[in-house]
Amino acid sequence: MKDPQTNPPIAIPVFSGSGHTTRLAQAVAQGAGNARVIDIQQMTDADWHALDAAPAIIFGTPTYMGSSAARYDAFLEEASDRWPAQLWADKIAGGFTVATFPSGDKLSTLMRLAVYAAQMGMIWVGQAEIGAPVDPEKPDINSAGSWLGLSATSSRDKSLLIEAPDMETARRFGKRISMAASRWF
Ligand SMILES: Cc1cc2nc3c(=O)[nH]c(=O)nc-3n(C[C@H](O)[C@H](O)[C@H](O)COP(=O)(O)O)c2cc1C
Repeated sequence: MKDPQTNPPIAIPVFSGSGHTTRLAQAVAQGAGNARVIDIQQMTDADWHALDAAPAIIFGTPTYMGSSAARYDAFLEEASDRWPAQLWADKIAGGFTVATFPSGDKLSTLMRLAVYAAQMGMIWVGQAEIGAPVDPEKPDINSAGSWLGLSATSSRDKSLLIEAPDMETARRFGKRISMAASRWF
């Protein structure tokens, strides 16, 4: 992993009802190396500034009833005041979600985030990990086979919230977004 000082600053706005999405965001941030995890329920001026200044934004929401959480949608709508002047245009964007079920209709959430990023003029970057069963050297990495973005399944072990393979997949995803931002800017 590159020196955190040379990694581009990345903003990760997150909503999490019971901690799973925040836990996953921490792993994404770890992989990105120079990231600010932002709780969208407690937005400060500094958070908005970080979002506006970051060359890359990684959106994170749990999947609730087959799409992004309503409170996350409220945040996205609030941030859409950047749309008329295209203030977020050409930023790198990525997204991740967590749900109880292996499918859980998480793809719908990632599609919602990707469409939002497209409307904002952002450059969407998906997942690139090919794990098992195709690559036996990467057991359990991207086990969901999710390439539009990062998908995790919440652990039944509530001391963990997210199982180790999904945490490692998240670190790799964060690193990928950081590298994409480095190449783009
Ligand atoms: C209102 C609500 C709707 C949910 N809908 C789904 C769903 O559509 N699919 C699914 O697999 N899990 C669903 N879940 C479970 C959550 O996705 C799961 O508990 C997730 O880990 C929550 O993440 P969080 O702790 O960051 O809020 C739902 C949970 C809630 C509270």
